[in-house]
Formats: sequence, C-alpha cells, structure tokens
Amino acid sequence: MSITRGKFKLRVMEGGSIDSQIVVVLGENGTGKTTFLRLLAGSLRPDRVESSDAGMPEINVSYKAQIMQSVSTFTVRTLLHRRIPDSYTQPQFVSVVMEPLQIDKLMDKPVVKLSCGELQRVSLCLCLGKPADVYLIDEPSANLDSEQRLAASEGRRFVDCTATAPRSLLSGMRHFLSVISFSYSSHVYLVCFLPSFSNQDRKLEYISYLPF
Ligand SMILES: Nc1ncnc2c1ncn2[C@@H]1O[C@H](COP(=O)(O)OP(=O)(O)OP(=O)(O)O)[C@@H](O)[C@H]1O
Repeated sequence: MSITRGKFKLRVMEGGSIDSQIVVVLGENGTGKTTFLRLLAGSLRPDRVESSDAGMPEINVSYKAQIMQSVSTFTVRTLLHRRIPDSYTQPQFVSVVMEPLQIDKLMDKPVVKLSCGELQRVSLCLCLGKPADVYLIDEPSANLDSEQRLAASEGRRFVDCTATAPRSLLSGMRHFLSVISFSYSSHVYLVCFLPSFSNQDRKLEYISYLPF
C-alpha cells in the first residue's frame, strides 16, 4: 500500500511478524516513521492498495502518538482508572511499567497541568496498559530528561538481545526496551526512534529482535 502526503510518498511492502517481536524503526526527521505507524494504527488511510496486497489484517493495536496534547481536567489517577482499569492495579504492571516511569508522583495532578515529559510518561503507561496484539510507540523517549530516561531503566530486566545491532543505533533505546518488552510476551512492539547517527540515504531502517 502507499500514501502520498504533499511531496512525500511512502510505499509499504507486505511483511510478517512473530510473537514477542520488537521492531525498532529508525529514520531521520521526515523519513516517514509517524506516517508508517499511523497507517498501521488506522488513523491514516492508504491512498492506494496494490491488488497483490493482502490488505491490513484485523489486529488490535495500542498506539502512542509522537505529539500528545490533553485538555483533560481529570487527574492522572482518574484517567488510568477509566482507560486501563485492569492494568494500573496489577502488581506486575505497577512494578515493571508504572514504577520506572514514576507515575505515582503524578497520580493526583490534573492531566491538563502535566509538562510535556510528564504527559509522555503517562501516555506510555496508557499505551502499554491497553490490551492489544501490537503496540505502536512513536518516539517513547521524546521530551524526557536524562534522569527520567535512567529512572525508566533502573532495576529493570534487560535481556541483551541486541548484540547483533550496531552499538550506535542502540544508545537511547535500551532503557525503554527494558520497560516496553515486559512480560506480556505474546505481543509485537513497533517502536520509532530517531537514529543517533546521520544516515545519508535518508531511508527508514528496521531492527527486529526477540527479547524473550
Ligand atoms: N499533513 C501533511 N501534509 C503534507 N505533508 C506531510 C503531512 N504530514 C507529513 N507530511 C510529510 O511527510 C513526510 C514524513 O513525515 P513523518 O511525520 O511521517 O516523518 P517522521 O519520520 O515521523 O519525522 P520526525 O522524525 O520528524 O517525527 C515529511 O516530509 C512531512 O513533511
């Protein structure tokens, strides 16, 4: 399938995935990461589907957008209660996702008063707490300061499944993968990152691995 946005054209070829797979999508600004995720999330429609394509399969997705805004006057606690009622009290989810993201400090704040980084943490928590087959996570580390990035990884399990990926690609993403690849093991995660190096071809790149 393909989509044209202004002068930008993205063509997506059919692929496959297996349970417990993490696919990291890397590309510089404007290479189409968000467009690709929004196609998968169903918030953008392709303008062409080739007849050879099987089309989009029926999948349950949980999508964390890159840019988040909220005018909700609810507190974070109320939002979690309404949106992820089962997950946010589940001990495993609390210890593997909510504690590293330090959601407890934000519980009584109105969502509308959260800073960009605080909203990013809550959005990541909401995304991971929603039951889904595929988690689409656009730039999970955007807006977080380095302390928060470290806090998100502290004490977390990280299975070093990244040995075959170039080290330069991995900086900045390891700590998030430790949170993201938590033990709901039968799901697929697509995570977008800006690369930490310059890619002269300006192509999207994919690294896929199995953390379990
Ligand atoms: N609504 C739109 N109208 C016209 N062009 C658009 C629109 N939205 C996106 N584009 C163009 O599509 C291209 C891909 O954008 P996209 O947001 O998918 O890139 P990205 O890789 O996620 O970038 P970034 O790293 O900056 O978030 C860009 O060139 C952008 O200018």
